[in-house]
Amino acid sequence: MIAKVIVDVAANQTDRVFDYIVPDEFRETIAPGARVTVSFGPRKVQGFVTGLDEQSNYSSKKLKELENLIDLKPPLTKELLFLAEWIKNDTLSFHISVLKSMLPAAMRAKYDKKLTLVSKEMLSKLPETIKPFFEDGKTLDSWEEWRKKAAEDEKKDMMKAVRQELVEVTPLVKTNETKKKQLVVRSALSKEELKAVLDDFPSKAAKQKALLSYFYDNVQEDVRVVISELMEQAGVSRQTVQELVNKEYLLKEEQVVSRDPFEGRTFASSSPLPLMDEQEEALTPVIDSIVEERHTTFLLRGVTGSGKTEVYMQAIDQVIRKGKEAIVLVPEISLTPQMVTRFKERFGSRVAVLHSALSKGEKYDEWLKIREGKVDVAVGARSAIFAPFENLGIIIIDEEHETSYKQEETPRYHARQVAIKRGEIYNCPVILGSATPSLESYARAKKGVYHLLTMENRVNHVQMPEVTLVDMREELREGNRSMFSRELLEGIEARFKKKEQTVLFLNRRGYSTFIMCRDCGYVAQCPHCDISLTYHRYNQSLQCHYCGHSETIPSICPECQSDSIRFFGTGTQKVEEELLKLFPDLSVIRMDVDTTRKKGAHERLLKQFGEGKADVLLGTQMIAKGLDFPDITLVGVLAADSMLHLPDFRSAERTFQLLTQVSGRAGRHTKKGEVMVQTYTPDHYSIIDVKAHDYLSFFEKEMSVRRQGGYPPYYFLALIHVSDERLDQVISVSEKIASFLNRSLSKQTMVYGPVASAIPRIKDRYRYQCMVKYKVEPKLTEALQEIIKTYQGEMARTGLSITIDTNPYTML
Ligand SMILES: Nc1ncnc2c1ncn2[C@@H]1O[C@H](COP(=O)(O)OP(=O)(O)OP(=O)(O)O)[C@@H](O)[C@H]1O
Ligand SMILES: [Zn+2]
Ligand SMILES: [Zn+2]
Repeated sequence: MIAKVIVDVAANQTDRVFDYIVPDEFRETIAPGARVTVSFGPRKVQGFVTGLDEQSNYSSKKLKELENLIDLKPPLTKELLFLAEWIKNDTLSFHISVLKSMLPAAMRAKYDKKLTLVSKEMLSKLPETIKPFFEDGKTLDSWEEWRKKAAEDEKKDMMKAVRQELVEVTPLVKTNETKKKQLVVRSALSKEELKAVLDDFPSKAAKQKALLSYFYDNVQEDVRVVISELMEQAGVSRQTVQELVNKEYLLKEEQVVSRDPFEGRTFASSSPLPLMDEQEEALTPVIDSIVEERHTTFLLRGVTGSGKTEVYMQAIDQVIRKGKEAIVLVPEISLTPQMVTRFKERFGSRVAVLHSALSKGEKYDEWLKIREGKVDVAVGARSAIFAPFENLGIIIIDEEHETSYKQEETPRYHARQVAIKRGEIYNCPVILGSATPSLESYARAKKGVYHLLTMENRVNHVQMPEVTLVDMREELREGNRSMFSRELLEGIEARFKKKEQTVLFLNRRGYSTFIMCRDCGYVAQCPHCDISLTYHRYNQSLQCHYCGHSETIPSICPECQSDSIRFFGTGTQKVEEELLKLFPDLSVIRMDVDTTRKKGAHERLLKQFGEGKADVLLGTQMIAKGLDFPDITLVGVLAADSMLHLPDFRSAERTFQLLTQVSGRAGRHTKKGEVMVQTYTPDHYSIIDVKAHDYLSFFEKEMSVRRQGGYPPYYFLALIHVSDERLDQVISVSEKIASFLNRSLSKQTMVYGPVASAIPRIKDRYRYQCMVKYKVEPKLTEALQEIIKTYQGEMARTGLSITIDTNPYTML
């Protein structure tokens, strides 16, 4: 029997299957999708079995046996193997990188090394420092473990010995530790015995006595208590606990911790709500496609608060009743406890949650529940699209416009594309939901490629909040130099008096990347591209990220001659300070990367705000979505334009989407909501249309901008990044690539660049890029593969790196 194996060596030459003989031992258990260890050249590496065959095309003399079978039950299903191949081709990735990205990180190979002396005779040649490790035929079984404890000179000498070939290195595949353990104690005595002991316990050992009586009063027989919790509750030290363990009154044990973060929490069960008419109309065609087992991609555009989640849940209900499974993708940032709880309340324990706040082990545990068929619903961020279900009945992508669904490292897949592929494979529907669909998706829905579903009204006809645009140039003219307009301050004060709540949103993205005049709102633009110029700190210039145009930074505004032209920037901390200066009694909860770093902090802060413990919630992107609290009646956006001037053709779209999301937090229940958007460009269509809650108007205008500029969805893009420590090399390679593409691709296809990337140097590596813009380009894949082939040798030998993104979302 022959196993076809994709080995874990990410290089062009190895990006194909290799044949290995399956030893008799594994014949019964080996299956496609399982991981194996094989020897590959001089090394031992991991690999994935993608197929089995009776014979090989190679002579069996040359074939090696595979070393070990890691998985007795393959973690990857047949369907995922098929999907991996599709993604590999679609994104021009190495097969192995796709396969690895489908598994939870805990299962990804970690390599360790074993060190052995080449021969006994070499011992005398070793430096004294490392001799002891190899005496009497000893070996170093884990290089990684050893390194942690070794002294610097020992490490140095070891490396020297390796280089001198006195010591031989064998790579090892390290099995991952996935079980977390904690220490617990239980009473060794029955209650009666305990009582007896307590009665004549020496009173000078007061702490031990206190701990024993705590046990007597609070802990039932045979109940185990986590030591750290016990210390806190009984108010004793670890030493006291240990003393009782030593006296054998308490027994100490190790216990495996179950990592389900919601374990032990009970969820009130919720039942399906009677639907609003629009919800009903949206759900019906979805149910039809579930019942008829037909793949359709639905685009559900529903305004904020229209009850999209309820529609998702009722569709999932139907899927479960058919004995099938569901995947729900939500952006990492809105994977809040509020969101998860809604699903847990509806579907109980049959929900697995995959998100990045979990430890590797916790993620693995959740993944395993899916693989073992213990759950029907997987809720998670991008990578949950690979949930190893085998009978999928629906895939839902909430907030489908979010760019976090695109992975920005290899394999550069977009979860939306993968979802649709899986939907095709399983003949099941895919729902893309959003209040502000991506331009690409809405254009497809209009063309009939996706089935469009629309919900224009909020549940129970709650009104959309009233949006006011505040012109900050006007404020400045009237002498207000602070970051708050007078209107916004009045708004906050009024809410404070009425005991209602305010959300203040500060967009951190895009700060300091562009130059703006504080007097007239002028932003430096490229004369050729209608895109703001990017501030390049290293040489104090303004550059166009698309065509390479460059100019010096103006010291006075070319529009109004004011000298208030500068980079734009401020932080949440500064806002908080300013706010408290104005309203010392105001209580503010600040949510940003600094205040939410600790595990659980995000949840705790939101909970406090939800319980009305603060007047103002101040934050960045992370408060833009998912909040559903009844007392929020004012949403203030401090600087709506900050993202508008990013060097990215999607910046208007992102601005509109973000402002709409933030606005959607106001007045979702009975109290009426108001939104104040502070802006320096109140007449930009992306801001005007937020005021009017008019997605369709925005869509039309943005489409015509894209048509004129030749951007998606009218054109496809491919981005080629070249980087190296040697600038001349980067320039010469990227020029060769550009001219090669110009020669190989059809006349209608445009090749831009090379230009320096917006961040032209990262970690001492220079970065250049070329962009391909095309409508139909049958030769593209071949040409891009040719580029990789041409440079693979150089990339392996030198620090040159070339990455290709066939569907770029970040232009930096
Ligand atoms: N049919 C219904 N009857 C009563 N209440 C409903 C119904 N559907 C949804 N709701 C409630 O309306 C509120 C808003 O719904 P939901 O959060 O699902 O909206 P959404 O469209 O997902 O909003 P957003 O895009 O802003 O997140 C929730 O509190 C939800 O429980
Ligand atoms: Zn100006
Ligand atoms: Zn330009």
